[in-house]
Amino acid sequence: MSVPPVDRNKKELYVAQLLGKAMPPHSLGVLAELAVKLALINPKPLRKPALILFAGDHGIAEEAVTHSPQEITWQQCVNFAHGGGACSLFARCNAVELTVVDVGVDHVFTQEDLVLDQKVSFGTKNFLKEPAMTQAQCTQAMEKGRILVREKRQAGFDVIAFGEMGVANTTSASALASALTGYAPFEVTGKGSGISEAELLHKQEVIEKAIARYPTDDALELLACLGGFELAAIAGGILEACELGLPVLLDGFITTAAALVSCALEPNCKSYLIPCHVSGMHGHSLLLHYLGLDSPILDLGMQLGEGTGSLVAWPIVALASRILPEMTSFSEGKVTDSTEILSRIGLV
Ligand SMILES: O=C(O)c1ccc[n+]([C@@H]2O[C@H](COP(=O)([O-])O)[C@@H](O)[C@H]2O)c1
Ligand SMILES: Cc1cc2nc[nH]c2cc1C
Repeated sequence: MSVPPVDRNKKELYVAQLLGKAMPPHSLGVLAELAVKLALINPKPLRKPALILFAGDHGIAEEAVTHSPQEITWQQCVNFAHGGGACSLFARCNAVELTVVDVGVDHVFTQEDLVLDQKVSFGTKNFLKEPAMTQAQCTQAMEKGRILVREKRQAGFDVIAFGEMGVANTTSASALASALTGYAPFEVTGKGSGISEAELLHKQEVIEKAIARYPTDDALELLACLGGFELAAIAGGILEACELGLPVLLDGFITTAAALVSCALEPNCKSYLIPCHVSGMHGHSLLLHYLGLDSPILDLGMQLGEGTGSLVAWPIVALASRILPEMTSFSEGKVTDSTEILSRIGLV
């Protein structure tokens, strides 16, 4: 299957419908753009969001690119699944279903941990020395993402958000993003969960050296060589969601790096991606721009990942999806159509 293009011919119709609503023209700003984008994907109001949070560990952590001890990955998975994380709180507050999924964590979870077992391996290899995953493992992780999205769709979810948890995954995401886009490592590498300026230079050097090991522009190869299991699962999940015609709530830096892979394979994915926020992580706005997603909904300086940017933006997305189907027009509301007056004086 491939990702169907949205029907661009309908755009004019939706813009006209918006102008006909009982309000001054262009008075909803980015919300109006969002309403039209969502209607092109699905003209019905969005009602049932699912957040799938994929977790994995990263061999590149041994190159001193992060201060976070690796065990935080599994510990946070358990915390999230038990309702204790920012993602858990925001999901609960905004009535979003949260599923925490192990695709590549270096830990054996128990049933009581409430983490869904979709493990492909116990973490990636150090990609400075060897490819992070085999191509077969990468395909398997992508398939795990696809299957979960299919299940959510069958359960009636009509919008999908992806979250991630993985110590050192900002190094993988930056390496992947740099290799896929051609942006230099320093342009798309930030401090992640916290390192000094000197350590950032070291992180950028590690990424530069690693990228040079894998001279290919094949997106799947780059994902296997530089990515992570959670990145691969998200890339696969995005492809599946778009193939099924579901809008995707795009979160921060790491999920956007995964989306670069999906969009390289299927450029039509871009029409289904809703850029929920611009992360405080250096380089995120550049990646959004590369994908043509220049109007992220929120800019709150958040850089947590976990899908938290999507969770905060969801109520706004839900609202936007209801404007076209539910607001009355001037005539339905028996309100004098001011656009006619404004168009006479050339203001519309
Ligand atoms: O999504 C983002 O924009 C984002 C930016 C910086 C850090 N993170 C989170 O930080 C973790 C990785 O940080 P690090 O420094 O260990 O690479 C990982 O679990 C991500 O969810 C996420
Ligand atoms: C504590 C902690 C929480 C996180 N949530 C997402 N990434 C994270 C990284 C760390 C280190």
